[in-house]
Amino acid sequence: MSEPQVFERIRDEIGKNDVLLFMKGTPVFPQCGFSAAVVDVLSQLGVKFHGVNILVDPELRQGIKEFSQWPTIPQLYVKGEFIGGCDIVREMFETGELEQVFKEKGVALAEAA
Ligand SMILES: N[C@@H](CCC(=O)N[C@@H](CS)C(=O)NCC(=O)O)C(=O)O
Ligand code: FES
Repeated sequence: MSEPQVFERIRDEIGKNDVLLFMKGTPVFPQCGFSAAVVDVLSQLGVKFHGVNILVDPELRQGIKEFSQWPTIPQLYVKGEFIGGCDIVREMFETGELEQVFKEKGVALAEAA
């Protein structure tokens, strides 16, 4: 069976962006609390990221769930690796594990104030 065409677009986005968030709304105007929470974590860490608004693209909204084999939005990718959704990201942030992932993968963080 051939894979969905949308997978090609997803791979392209993941390849182009070291830190990529599939989300509802945009980083400046998230349209769901779960997406907003991940934006908040990334902002607190001072990580530059690209947001993809799945609300304006039903094919992508469905396709990303199949691609990641993860049923919900948001979905965070770092250097091509699927990290998780809101609960996982928040928990990893609290334990310091998320910062570690960024450091190991060579993603720049803002200096702590
Ligand atoms: N527990 C989830 C919360 C995210 C969630 O439940 N997302 C729902 C509501 S925004 C979702 O994506 N539903 C499918 C859809 O809207 O396409 C997480 O850790 O990310
Ligand atoms: S849009 Fe309703 S919970 Fe995310």
